[in-house]
Amino acid sequence: MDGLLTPRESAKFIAENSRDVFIDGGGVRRVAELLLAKAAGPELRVGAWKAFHELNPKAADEAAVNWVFVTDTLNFSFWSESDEHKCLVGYGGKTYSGYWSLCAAVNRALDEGIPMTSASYYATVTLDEVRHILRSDTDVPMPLIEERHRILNETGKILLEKFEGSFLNCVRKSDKSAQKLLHLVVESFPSYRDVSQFEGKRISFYKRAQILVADTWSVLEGKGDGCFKDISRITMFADYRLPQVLVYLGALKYSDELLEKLLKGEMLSYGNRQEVEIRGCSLWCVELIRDCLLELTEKKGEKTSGEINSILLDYFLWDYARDHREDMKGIPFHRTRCIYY
Ligand SMILES: Nc1nc2c(c(CN[C@H]3C=C[C@H](O)[C@@H]3O)cn2[C@@H]2O[C@H](COP(=O)(O)O)[C@@H](O)[C@H]2O)c(=O)[nH]1
Repeated sequence: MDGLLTPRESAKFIAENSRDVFIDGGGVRRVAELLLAKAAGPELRVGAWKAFHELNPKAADEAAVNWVFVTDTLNFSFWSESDEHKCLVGYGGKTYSGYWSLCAAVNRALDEGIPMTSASYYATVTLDEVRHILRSDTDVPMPLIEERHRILNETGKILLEKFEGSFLNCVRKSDKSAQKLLHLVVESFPSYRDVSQFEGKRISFYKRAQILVADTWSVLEGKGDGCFKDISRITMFADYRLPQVLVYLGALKYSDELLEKLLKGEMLSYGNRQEVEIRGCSLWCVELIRDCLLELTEKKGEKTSGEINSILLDYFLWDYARDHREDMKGIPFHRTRCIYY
């Protein structure tokens, strides 16, 4: 088997050989035009990460970086069998579901005096303590609690051994290169190694590692330790929400056979051919949307608020999916239960 392809190389190769998932050029252009209208706005800039999300840290200090690290270490698999019956966490007078239920639970723990962002705590936290910290207000617990406990112990121990217990030390070993940080993370922390194979090639998506680099860039506001010279080489994050919103917006299409399978709620296992095609084509689709958007902004001489990269497009589309949950009800997301996204 050849060497491991980067996420971008993987996505291109998958898109060129996909049988059940297709990128629609007209849809790509329509999404680029939707984003063009936002190009100079407050959403498509690094500051949106804090401005639009009350649960994200407002600070840009070491504690905030370690909040990002523990949250992104657990940032996977929030979907429930039925949307009416799911894990919910109440915090600050609001109720949160999905990814935000995790952030609410972390913040609730910190308010309760539990040092949830400290590696020396979660390296030895017990399963019962994790159940308490991530407890749901409904009778549906957060999925994969045992795996979350195992990963917290594993990751906390490594952070203590290799980086004196702080992710900021890991960031500072990456010479302000997003790519170096990405590879340092996947080399150091096993649960971040989101790799598969497709048509005889070893492919990578590195979804949680890429979003960790992106959220680190965001929490540090792109400045100081977070001023990554190559941040634009990070691609979108291949989760289960972006494919859903790209299909909804007409940029991505599924074969009848795959659509029928997803509408029935059938599970796809991690690394299954169709699961890899969904993730790879979504990633490549966002790269094409970005290329088209940059072309449009140049043509129109549109002012943008700094360089528009795939991270900002991803964040925008993910938030868009959140805000259009009702409208998207008819579009299925693919159900894969795993620790990688
Ligand atoms: N592609 C992409 N996937 C993302 C995110 C985020 C959170 N980032 C936010 C935080 C700060 C930024 O401003 C972002 O707004 C979570 N996920 C993934 O979604 C899934 C959960 O979905 P639901 O069940 O609906 O909550 C799950 O796989 C989770 O890993 C993102 O940004 N992009």
